[in-house]
Amino acid sequence: HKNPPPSPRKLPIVGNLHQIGPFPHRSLHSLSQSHGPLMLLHFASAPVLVVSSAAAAREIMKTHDLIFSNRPKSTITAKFLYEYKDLASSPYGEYWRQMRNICVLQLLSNKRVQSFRNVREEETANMIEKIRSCGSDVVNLSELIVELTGEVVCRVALGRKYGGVGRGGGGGEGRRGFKEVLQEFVELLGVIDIGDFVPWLKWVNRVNGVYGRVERVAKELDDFLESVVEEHVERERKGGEREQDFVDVLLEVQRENQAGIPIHRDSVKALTLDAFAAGTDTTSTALEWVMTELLNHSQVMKKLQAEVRGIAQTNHQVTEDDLDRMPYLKAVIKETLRLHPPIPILVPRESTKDVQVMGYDIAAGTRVITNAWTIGRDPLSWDEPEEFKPERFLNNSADFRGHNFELIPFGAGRRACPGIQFAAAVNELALANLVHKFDFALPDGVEFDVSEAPGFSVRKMFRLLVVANPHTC
Ligand code: HEM
Repeated sequence: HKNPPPSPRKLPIVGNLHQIGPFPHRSLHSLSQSHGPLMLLHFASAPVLVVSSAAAAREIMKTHDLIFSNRPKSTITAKFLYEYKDLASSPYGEYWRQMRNICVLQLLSNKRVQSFRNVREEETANMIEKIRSCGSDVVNLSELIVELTGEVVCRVALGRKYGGVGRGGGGGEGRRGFKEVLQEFVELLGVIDIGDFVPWLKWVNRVNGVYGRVERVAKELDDFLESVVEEHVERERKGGEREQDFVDVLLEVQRENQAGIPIHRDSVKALTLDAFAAGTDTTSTALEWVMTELLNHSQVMKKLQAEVRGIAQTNHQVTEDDLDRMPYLKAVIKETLRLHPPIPILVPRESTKDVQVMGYDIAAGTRVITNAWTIGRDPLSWDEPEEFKPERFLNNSADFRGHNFELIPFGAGRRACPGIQFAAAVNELALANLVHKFDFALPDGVEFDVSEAPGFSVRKMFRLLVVANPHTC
């Protein structure tokens, strides 16, 4: 190719892999400081385009979105998601289009998200009760937030609680609970598999046992999902009215052949798994960082509490109707997603044709990594980018729905996250209730800390421990 983007020097065999540390968004950030907003790396011999500015992201996810709408293949993902039968990992094409329609129009539409309002309200109330029951003891807020999003996704997707014991569901002898299996699933999805870049190195993860674990966990997940689907089929046969969960909706789409192409049981299971793979860690990570920033910025916390308490007053619960009148709360969430996008380097894309971007030639089959973390801190786009200042969003219509390329925690374009509404609904309600009911402080002797843990979605390294004093209006 005649005019490739700038590249850091690479080593034989590994290419630039040795320059990527445990926090890829930070390693790529430093490299982009010397090589520019569009740079070409090599993971072993595979070309990887790294996108580090709003202007470059716009070129990829808007101007040339069609060409960059593929996802790279991955051995581990293929094993878990029934050979890419879900939405997130599916290659761009007719199958993806049909699955995307099902997700956008059926599973994650505004109307459907609204229909689960009672689930969010109940689970939020449960979390508040658990905090209250701790009295003046230390509360592990991170754990409660993870539990909240887990329970909401579980009830919405499967129509049951995590802890619900059923066939294969957790109580059976010698069987692990669904929750533990899911944890390992999400952890394994985050493994960087050297074999994806260097086929002759596939033996590494075979020998060290990663592929073995993937096989085992995939089997456990499949057994469990199979039993859940069977339960739903059985219940449907018996009839009766109730709120449809994701599995019900998918079985209906399948029965009535609504998708345009026949969908099989594997597609039902794969799409259900996407809710867990893409929707749980991301949502809880966002809320964990919101609370962390608030604990470190007492003026912001006070202002937020004044807004929420002014509207909800002495009501028992802040309701979803109240949220529309809370612009500061929404600004706090946006500002957190700017500084802490839960998936800082987004989900990788892949080009399907040769194309020119910003005057550089990019070959077909190039993997694309967009560093949303760097973009959110770019001094060209943001005034005092390192400061946590939700006020910046009060007189600014910028949102995170993929129109403003300075703020893209959910990506943009054809493959943008279809779960934005779902995540916002969970987090806004939980946040409003947390700050309405309690005044938070760090426990004695606990230092404020913002270190990050390695992983695909970047959580805090140390759990957020707080003391929660009940607030009486
Ligand atoms: C704060 C929470 C969340 C964040 C930060 C987030 C972020 C993302 C990102 C960065 C992408 C890739 C976008 C791209 O390639 O341009 C994505 C895709 C996706 N997300 Fe989310 N997400 C969140 C919540 C959810 C939820 C709650 C669900 C579902 C219940 C969900 C389902 C999906 C799916 C299915 C895709 C793949 C779409 C496709 O490939 O066509 N996400 N998400």
